[in-house]
Amino acid sequence: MIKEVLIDEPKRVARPLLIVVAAALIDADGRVMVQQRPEGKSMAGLWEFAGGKVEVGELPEAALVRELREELGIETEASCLAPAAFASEALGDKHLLLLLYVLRKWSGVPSALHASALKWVRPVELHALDMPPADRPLIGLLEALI
Ligand SMILES: Nc1nc2c([nH]c(=O)n2[C@H]2C[C@H](O)[C@@H](COP(=O)(O)OP(=O)(O)OP(=O)(O)O)O2)c(=O)[nH]1
Repeated sequence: MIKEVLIDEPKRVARPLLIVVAAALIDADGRVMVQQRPEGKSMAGLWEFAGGKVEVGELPEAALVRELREELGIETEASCLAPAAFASEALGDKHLLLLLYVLRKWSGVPSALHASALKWVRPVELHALDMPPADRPLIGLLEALI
């Protein structure tokens, strides 16, 4: 029985892993920032947490600091990124591992440099937004943390 499980195991990881890091920015009122994916991208129009793919050789937290600078124009440090939750979900021909961090401290004012819009919402309001499938299970986890 144990042998069969071990033999079957590689089949379950046939899709390449796509590691994506994202941040739930939280303001002083406990609201969360989400951004809208622009036209021309996959899942255009859906609301997501700012972030993106981890590049080869990059640490996840360094990737997220970089993505937040590129996408929102804000500065933060790896030590301010608190690991919060993750999602594991098929995405096209890949398997998405989405690592969500909570961020409460940054400098600068977030702007939609890549997204079509940004908004700040109460955690409970996330349930009513159109978000990528991987994000849905993260909402309840985030609500419990904020
Ligand atoms: N940043 C971010 N990406 C997410 C979230 N949920 C989710 O499924 N994703 C997916 C969308 C993308 O396929 C991938 C992030 O890739 P990316 O932000 O670096 O690049 P992209 O939008 O140009 O990706 P793509 O069009 O090539 O799919 O993770 C989320 O909350 N935030």
